[in-house]
Amino acid sequence: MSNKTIIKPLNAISDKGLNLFKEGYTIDEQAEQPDAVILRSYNMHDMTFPASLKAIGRAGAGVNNIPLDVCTEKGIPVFNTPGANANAVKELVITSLIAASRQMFDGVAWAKTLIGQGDDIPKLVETGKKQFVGKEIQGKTLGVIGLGAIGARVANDALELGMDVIGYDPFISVDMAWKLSRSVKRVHNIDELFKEVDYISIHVPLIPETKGLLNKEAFGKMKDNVYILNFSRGELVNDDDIAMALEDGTVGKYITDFPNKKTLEMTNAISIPHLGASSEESEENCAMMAAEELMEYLETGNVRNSVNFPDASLPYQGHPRVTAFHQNVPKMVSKITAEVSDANLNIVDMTNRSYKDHAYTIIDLEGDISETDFNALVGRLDAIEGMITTRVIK
Ligand SMILES: NC(=O)c1ccc[n+]([C@@H]2O[C@H](COP(=O)([O-])OP(=O)(O)OC[C@H]3O[C@@H](n4cnc5c(N)ncnc54)[C@H](O)[C@@H]3O)[C@@H](O)[C@H]2O)c1
Ligand SMILES: O=C(O)[C@H](O)COP(=O)(O)O
Repeated sequence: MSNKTIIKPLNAISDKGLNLFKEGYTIDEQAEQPDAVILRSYNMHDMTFPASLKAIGRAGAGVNNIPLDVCTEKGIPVFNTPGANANAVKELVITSLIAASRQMFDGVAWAKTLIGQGDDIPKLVETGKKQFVGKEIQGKTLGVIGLGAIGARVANDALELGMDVIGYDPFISVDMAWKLSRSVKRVHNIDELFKEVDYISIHVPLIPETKGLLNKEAFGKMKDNVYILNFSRGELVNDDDIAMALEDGTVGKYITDFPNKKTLEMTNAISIPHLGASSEESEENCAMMAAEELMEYLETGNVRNSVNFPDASLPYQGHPRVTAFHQNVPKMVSKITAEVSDANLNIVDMTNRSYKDHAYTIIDLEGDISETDFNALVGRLDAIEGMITTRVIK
């Protein structure tokens, strides 16, 4: 039996990423016991997790398709690829903002209806085009909700196009705050954004706190005929409420990257088939970053860009290594180090990082350690109350 590390893609993943898995790895779409999976929007909520699964790589940003609680309970880190598809999404948001404002989507669809009108088409175009008079975005105000990798780029570029921009993000990272143009007016109350803007673009993750953020109450605070762009997740917008707001003109247009049976039937909704991250460059960037994160974790135990584990790394210098994912409770580190010393092993280096209720410890050990001694150590560590998973890397 081969002892290669098995990577199972759950979606079509760019070869640029898959080709990074070289010696020691097998890519197998049919694998029943993979060591790791790599995916895009595949829904893992209904999936039974194989006992072999050690890590999950999301080649993209949103992780609402992955049951994070289950992964954390099982000690499986979920990696995503922050910023790797942000430019692709930003370009489509800006394109859609202008195209919707200039009534391009409706105009192009109407032009298709002229098929069969032969030589009359040019004349019909000239008489019919008055239905599609749009508005320029220059001088208008855009509200950006969520100033992360995508939102900050949208905000900065909209300024360059001559818009005024109002941004709202109570949890903005220091990194993004540096990247955001100082000309973006930041508000601390979302209602201030609602009442001022002509266009809204939402760029927040779908989590319980943001589900239905744009609803009847929010639409009631906005200017009439506001245009709403949703390239984040369908459930951020209440479908029934926006259908009504589109009917009564509170919302002028709803541009969504997440069509469903309701949005497809809404008047003045423009449904894009989830193309935000679908550029060659973005697919390659995401696949390569996810592959690198997975390989680093599988080969060294180091954690980079996980959404449920703390970032933690020790330079890997070939020492026998043991990693432990455990509850973030007092005395855990002392219990772990006590077990190591009781096993007569010497620590060369170690790190311990925490994230919310959990923590991750990496310990490098001195010398050649026999299989038996390692098994004994792992047995001791697994027996500590609050320990979730341990791994040996050598
Ligand atoms: N359409 C697509 O193909 C596509 C592609 C990439 C990402 N996305 C979606 O876009 C989302 C954002 O992606 P990103 O790369 O910018 O992520 P990000 O993590 O860089 O940014 C998200 C931002 O939202 C902010 N935020 C969180 N809760 C908030 C709240 N209640 N109010 C205001 N701001 C809040 C965070 O502080 C953060 O700055 C993803 O979670 C994903 O769902 C869609
Ligand atoms: O969250 C994301 O990164 C996007 O929604 C992209 O999803 P996709 O990889 O399925 O295109």
